[in-house]
Amino acid sequence: DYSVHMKLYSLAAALANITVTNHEVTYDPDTSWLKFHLGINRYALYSRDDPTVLQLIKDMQSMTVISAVVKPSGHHLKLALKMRNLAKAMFKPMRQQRDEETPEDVFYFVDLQRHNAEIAAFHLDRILDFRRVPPVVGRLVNITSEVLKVTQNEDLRAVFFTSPANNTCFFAKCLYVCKTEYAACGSPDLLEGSLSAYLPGLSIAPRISIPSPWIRSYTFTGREEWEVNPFYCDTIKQQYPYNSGNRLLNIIDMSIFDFLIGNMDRHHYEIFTKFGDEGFLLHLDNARGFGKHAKDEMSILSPLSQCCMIKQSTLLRLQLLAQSEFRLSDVMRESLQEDSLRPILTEPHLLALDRRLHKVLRVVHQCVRRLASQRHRQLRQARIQKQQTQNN
Ligand SMILES: Nc1ncnc2c1ncn2[C@@H]1O[C@H](COP(=O)(O)OP(=O)(O)OP(=O)(O)O)[C@@H](O)[C@H]1O
Ligand SMILES: [Mn+2]
Repeated sequence: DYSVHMKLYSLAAALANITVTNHEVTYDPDTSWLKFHLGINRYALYSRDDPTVLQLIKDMQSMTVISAVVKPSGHHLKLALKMRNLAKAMFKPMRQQRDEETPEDVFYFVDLQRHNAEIAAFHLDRILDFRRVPPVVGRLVNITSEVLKVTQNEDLRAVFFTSPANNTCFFAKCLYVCKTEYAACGSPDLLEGSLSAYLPGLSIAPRISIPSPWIRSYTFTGREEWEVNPFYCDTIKQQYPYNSGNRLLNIIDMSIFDFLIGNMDRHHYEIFTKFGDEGFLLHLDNARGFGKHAKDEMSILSPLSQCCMIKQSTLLRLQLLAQSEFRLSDVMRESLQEDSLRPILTEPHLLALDRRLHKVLRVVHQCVRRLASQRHRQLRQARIQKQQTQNN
């Protein structure tokens, strides 16, 4: 069982006689991560041409890792890596090749987490001018020298082992037992992964997690009300906090983002409490995007198609990215080229973005037609009524 496995692996780690490397810490009040934290405002995580983000990306990409800690949440092993300048980043290891697709029969909630989806989602979010995803970079991490040797954490050391092919591996998921199919292995020590810049801690910048009104059922057979009631949005529109301000429009932005990346797993969203109800929605955890390039999951767009509303700024941006000079796939390809783990997305996934963008614009167009004909009917009825009162 699990505990026996853990004991064996701890023993193996102890026998390997690992000595912890102690790196020197340099403190600098001018670091990129601190500037990133200070720049967060009620509209976005960073501003449009913020040089801080470029520096932060560089630092996450290359800076010495001084410690590694396992994040306890979820079923997947995620590591919090600390850099020499005390910046922290969440590391998600590579679990899938770029050209591997999610099999047809796999449910969205058991799908693998893709490090390249995290990277691509950050770039897409920036291109859409949302700036609601914390900066993410790809990095080849030496899991022996940069993780195993710098961790003081026994739980983390305990999941490391050497594979029959002599590669260094660790279990990325131990549900009940640590199964080798859930291991992530270096080659022999180098492993690709995504690094997402940490947000300020919850004690300085508290966040709350709110279930999405368009949450899916996390069972094999369940159906949620939004899936069966075409007037679901009318109910949501009456309810706090969706009955005023921008919140519903923000949800619709998020659904467009998720439709473009093909993410069906957005069960919750987070907001900073300091900015109140008008604050932006954080788009955290995009690792289940980009699973199937040939599938456009229209149900993800339900908030848009059922509510028939969109921010003007979002629509203008989407229309711009549908033009041939600024084609979304071209802008994305160019942007992703900057990441050291390039290519991040295969061509079919890039081209799917253009196809999906057109589908979003088509839904908007259908809404305009629907609302116009409704308005037409209302005006005609008003005219008839007026005529009748005159005749009487
Ligand atoms: N860049 C970040 N900075 C700080 N906290 C983060 C960051 N990214 C994610 N988190 C927090 O960590 C939690 C788990 O991360 P994430 O959802 O990406 O991983 P997961 O494997 O899907 O875990 P879970 O099953 O808990 O959702 C998130 O809900 C969020 O609160
Ligand atoms: Mn998650």
